[in-house]
Amino acid sequence: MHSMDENSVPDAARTVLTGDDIERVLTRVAYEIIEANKGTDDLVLLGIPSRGFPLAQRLATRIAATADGNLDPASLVGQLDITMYRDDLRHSTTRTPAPTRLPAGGIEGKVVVLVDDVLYSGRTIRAALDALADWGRPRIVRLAVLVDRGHRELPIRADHVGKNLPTAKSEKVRVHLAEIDGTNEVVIEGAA
Ligand SMILES: O=P(O)(O)OC[C@H]1O[C@H](OP(=O)(O)OP(=O)(O)O)[C@H](O)[C@@H]1O
Ligand SMILES: O=c1cc[nH]c(=O)[nH]1
Repeated sequence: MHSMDENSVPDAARTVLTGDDIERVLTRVAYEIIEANKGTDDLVLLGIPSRGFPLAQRLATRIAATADGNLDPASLVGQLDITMYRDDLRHSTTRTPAPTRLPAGGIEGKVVVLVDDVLYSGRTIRAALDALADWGRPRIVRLAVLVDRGHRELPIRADHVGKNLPTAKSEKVRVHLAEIDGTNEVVIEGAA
């Protein structure tokens, strides 16, 4: 608990994206992905567990809907486990790896869009690039994130950003998605 005086900032959670905001943002990002790829050919969306996967599914549903019912969203989407590739493996508590699942067409020669909820230091994405190399050689790898909160520690940037969110390092961005958390919202916790 922080002591409160008239100058202190309460560290209650602030909602920065509502469920409706998330829906709108994902629709825009889906169109950006199609635009960058000049269509849907060879597209594969790989979500990074845990919340990157439902986001990848939501994007795949939107992208498939632009193809007049000729595209099954499931054929576009998969998930990429990065647990064993993290650079903090020796220091962190044990995490149960989520299985990597690739769509039936694999990733060889494809345009792979990695999808995650938050981009912060960039270390998760560095690990994802290593993990990906074990599964094949995509033609192009791009990155889509719901929130870029800054504070990068590696030379990594996102191609598609739902919302750029300036944050203090002391804050935490929490993404809640119905598929995992039962609600849809993005909140910032902690004092700025
Ligand atoms: O850019 P970075 O500094 O790597 O931070 C971003 C990552 O941190 C969070 O994952 P977390 O490890 O908390 O796991 P989770 O997705 O299971 O919540 C978030 O979902 C991103 O994957
Ligand atoms: O604030 C943060 C930092 C890393 N990952 C998150 O999900 N939130």
